[in-house]
Amino acid sequence: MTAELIDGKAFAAGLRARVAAQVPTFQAAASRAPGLAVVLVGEDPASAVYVRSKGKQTREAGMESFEHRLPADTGQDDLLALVEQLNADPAVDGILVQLPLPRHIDEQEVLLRISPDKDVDGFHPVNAGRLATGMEGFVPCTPLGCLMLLQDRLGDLSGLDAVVIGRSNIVGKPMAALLTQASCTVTVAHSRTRDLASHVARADIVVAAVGRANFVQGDWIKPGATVIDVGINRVEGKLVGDVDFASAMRVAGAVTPVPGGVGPMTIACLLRNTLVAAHRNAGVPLAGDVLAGIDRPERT
Ligand SMILES: Nc1nc2c(c(=O)[nH]1)N[C@@H](CN(C=O)c1ccc(C(=O)N[C@@H](CCC(=O)O)C(=O)O)cc1)CN2
Repeated sequence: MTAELIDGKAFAAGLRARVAAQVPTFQAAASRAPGLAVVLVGEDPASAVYVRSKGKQTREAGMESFEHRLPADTGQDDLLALVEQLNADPAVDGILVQLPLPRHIDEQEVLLRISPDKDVDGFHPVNAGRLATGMEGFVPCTPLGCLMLLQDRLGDLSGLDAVVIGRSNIVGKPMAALLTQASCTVTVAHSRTRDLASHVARADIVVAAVGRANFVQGDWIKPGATVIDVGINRVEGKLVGDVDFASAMRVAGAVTPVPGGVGPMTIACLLRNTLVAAHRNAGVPLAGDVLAGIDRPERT
């Protein structure tokens, strides 16, 4: 058996196009474009690439991109002052501080300072709480992208067994909340989980977000399962995921590749969240079916 490849790159391009198609209508109603501010502190090469892509894709969608590049030795107070300035700026609908931050900066304090109404990353505890309780808020981009890929492939997820490997605030926890909301039976596995393989073996859906290259083995996977690989690990100059791709492809029903799977969905969902933030901040309604179309596009 050879699994189907889930083409996140193509899905993300479609999502970006659907977001871009909504921008002129917003602009006509609000007399301005949606605006996204991205803050990069330091020179981490991977972060610099992601921030460049965010700026480019924001502009391509017809939105305004505000980019702030600060030196690695920027102090906590200066960064917080910039966040406050962006919170108060009516042209800015979404604020994103690129992670990881340099070690001398208290990441939690910075994320807490972003207005929850502009928190398009969905990392603020207010938005985490909204997600946990099923309220409207901002959902972190990577798990939102994973959910879209899963719903596109499987349709209704209710009743399916899902295992999420990893319990980070950015991926594992929100992913588990989204799958629970979609009526899956969810197991959250982590470094202390005993007999991980036995949990994976029961799962119709496997989301691997553990940060260890080629960790999940094909012979753990239930035949036909859908495998979402969130990992981005560099091994000998090559990008590999958290799933051992070759062995997973022999057993699973569908697998996201790395690169070209989940990664591109992260920025596409950021644009989607920025569009939603702009409508909410400007008091311009975004038609429910338009949102549904973004979250659950028709199959072509
Ligand atoms: N404030 C945030 N910081 C970080 C986030 C985030 O969502 N918000 N996520 C990651 C990095 N990230 C976006 O910021 C991101 C990661 C990967 C990709 C992507 O498209 N990956 C490609 C491969 C790219 C490459 O060659 O390196 C893929 O998987 O196909 C986009 C965005 C951490 N920080």
